[in-house]
Amino acid sequence: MAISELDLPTGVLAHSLSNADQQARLLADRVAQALQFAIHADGQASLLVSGGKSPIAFFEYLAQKELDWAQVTISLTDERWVPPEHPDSNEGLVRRHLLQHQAAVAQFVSLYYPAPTLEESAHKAEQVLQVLPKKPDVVVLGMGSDGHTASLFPGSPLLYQALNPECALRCLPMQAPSEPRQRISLTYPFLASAPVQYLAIQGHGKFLALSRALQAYSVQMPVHAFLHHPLEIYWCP
Ligand SMILES: O=C(O)[C@H](O)[C@@H](O)[C@H](O)[C@H](O)COP(=O)(O)O
Repeated sequence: MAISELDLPTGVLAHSLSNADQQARLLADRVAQALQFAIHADGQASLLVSGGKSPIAFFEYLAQKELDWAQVTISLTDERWVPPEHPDSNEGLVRRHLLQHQAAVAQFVSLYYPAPTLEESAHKAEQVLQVLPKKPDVVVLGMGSDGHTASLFPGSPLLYQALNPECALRCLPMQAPSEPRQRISLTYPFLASAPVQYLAIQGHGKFLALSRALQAYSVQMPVHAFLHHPLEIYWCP
């Protein structure tokens, strides 16, 4: 089993790393280079990262990089609708592991806002996300075994809208099949507008899910929508 055996679309690069530590180090190097490039070109940079369980080592390596972090704005590809103190919060994860060391001075844009409903909270997040440029500089995606990425879940009511390349919204409320079910996800067109897009996946189960996603429709396995240039995949067993 090797990622190079997958019949990836032209323009999608894939890297196979021997273990999770190497994957985290290489991803941190690449993200830091891309942020440095953006700072050099524009004086500032924006980075969208995924939550979940696997990115902790990547965050910790990235947080040590020498960069002009004060010029970097960090936000999330998606958030679980829980406050930052909640153990499932992606913001909490980023605050504990990425907004530390050198990266402590980066700006952070939250996707969580207390409101009577998830829809109202997503509306507030949409307004706040306008501080980001039209195209974020760097996006780091993860993927679930069901083919979700960010919080674009198969079967979620607004999935079609979120995957529509013409969707003008930057985020939408989403429903996950497992707790916390209520999520806010950035939309496909906003995430996929980034010139640098990385997908980090670990394990044989996710390798198989990725091979299934290549043959699936985006509404069945939403990661499919991102499988085109300039995506780069970083996989390790
Ligand atoms: O908040 C989340 O759950 C995510 O952002 C989600 O899209 C995540 O990236 C994948 O579920 C993979 O998560 P793991 O890499 O931890 O398996």
